[in-house]
Amino acid sequence: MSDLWPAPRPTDPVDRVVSLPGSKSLTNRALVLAAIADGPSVVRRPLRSRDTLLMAAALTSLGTGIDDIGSGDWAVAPAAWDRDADVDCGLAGTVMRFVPPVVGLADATVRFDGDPHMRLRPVGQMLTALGALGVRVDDGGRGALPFAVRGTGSVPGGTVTIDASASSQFVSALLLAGARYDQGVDVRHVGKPVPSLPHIEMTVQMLRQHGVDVDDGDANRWSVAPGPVRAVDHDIEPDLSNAAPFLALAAATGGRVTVTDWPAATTQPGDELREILTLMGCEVNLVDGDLTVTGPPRLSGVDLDLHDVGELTPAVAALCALADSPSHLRGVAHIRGHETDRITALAAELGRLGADVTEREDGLTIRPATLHGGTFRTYSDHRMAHAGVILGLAVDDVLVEDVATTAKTFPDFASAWSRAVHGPGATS
Ligand SMILES: O=C(O)C1=C[C@@H](OP(=O)(O)O)[C@@H](O)[C@H](O)C1
Ligand SMILES: C=C(OP(=O)(O)O)C(=O)O
Repeated sequence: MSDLWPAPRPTDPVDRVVSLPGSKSLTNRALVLAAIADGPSVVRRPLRSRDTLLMAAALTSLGTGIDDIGSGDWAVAPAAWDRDADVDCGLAGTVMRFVPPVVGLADATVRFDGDPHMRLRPVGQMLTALGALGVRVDDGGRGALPFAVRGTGSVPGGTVTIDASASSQFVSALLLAGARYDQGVDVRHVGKPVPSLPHIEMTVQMLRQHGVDVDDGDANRWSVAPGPVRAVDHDIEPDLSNAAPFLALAAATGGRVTVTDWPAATTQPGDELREILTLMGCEVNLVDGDLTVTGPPRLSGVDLDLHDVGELTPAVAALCALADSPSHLRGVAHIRGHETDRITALAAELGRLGADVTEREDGLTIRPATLHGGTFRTYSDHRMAHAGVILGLAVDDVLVEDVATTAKTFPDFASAWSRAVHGPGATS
């Protein structure tokens, strides 16, 4: 496949049913919790993509057993962690942030590094907090990759204050490991508001499923009592953030797309797509686990604070560029620290195809304009690729750079996308 992928453009409004791979966020939490649990367990229908395979590799390099048991499920067997290891974080925030706190429980030195851009993604505040909880971290004073965690087999834990305004994953990471620390953890956030709060709720909910006592009754404070993490099997929901381009296919073409197995209740931020697409003029119906979106003749622009659901910004911004009234996307300064600086990247790439975009510190203003074909750069960011293919639905000759970068959270996305756009017989 060429590095520049011609984005498929439908000739007629589509009518499709799509089944999506599992959630990255749920899979990587399930793996970490299974690895520190008090017995073996099964992760059913896990996502198998770059981010989750990196997580599985990190945990197995420590000594955890993770085995295929047919139908794509993983059996996870916790084991004593007593060997030194090297962990490749790739570009996975969940690996760089969730693994160091559990390595404090290992009797081993574990070195972490990742893709070149990963060295620029924020982690320093979390490493400092880990140090305050009694975990030795050597980062050469950089507050970034590469760093080493020197585990001693146990962690004192206790109360810690952290500025988690750069990433909710700092809090999730400390909570996931916290029950296994001698005093548990009491995490207090100070600073600008923590983004992506649904992802912290996801962490708290999963900890409770594992029998862990979590107090999240006060704003900006999460307290995890010390105790065992019970072994629990997990059924992984489909990745609702990765539903964004497929639902956008209906929205942008005036067609209809049904995503199967949509959970009735979920902590995944992608569930917010139902509200966002309704505001843009789509008809949205959730019936018996099937979410059906029907696109309008013309999309409306939206004024949205995406602070809680920042990972949806690239797909939403692409749809806004196809709308016939202005949009304001706000509250997402933190996505400058994602796989790329997504605000600058979206302004540059939507603009390159003719969109009228103003970049602001915490978001984008997008006004109606006539778009044209060209190269859409993706900066190794799976969700930038999603934005590119969405534009390609409505604009001739859009070439998406490195569509394979979608493998971070979606195996073989290009094939799935071609089938969704052109029908089951299509090839990428
Ligand atoms: O905990 C998680 O699984 C995630 C939390 C969010 O991170 P930020 O809080 O850094 O935005 C989200 O954007 C990311 O895709 C996944
Ligand atoms: C921000 C994201 O990923 P990560 O888990 O690497 O932070 C994302 O998937 O949009």
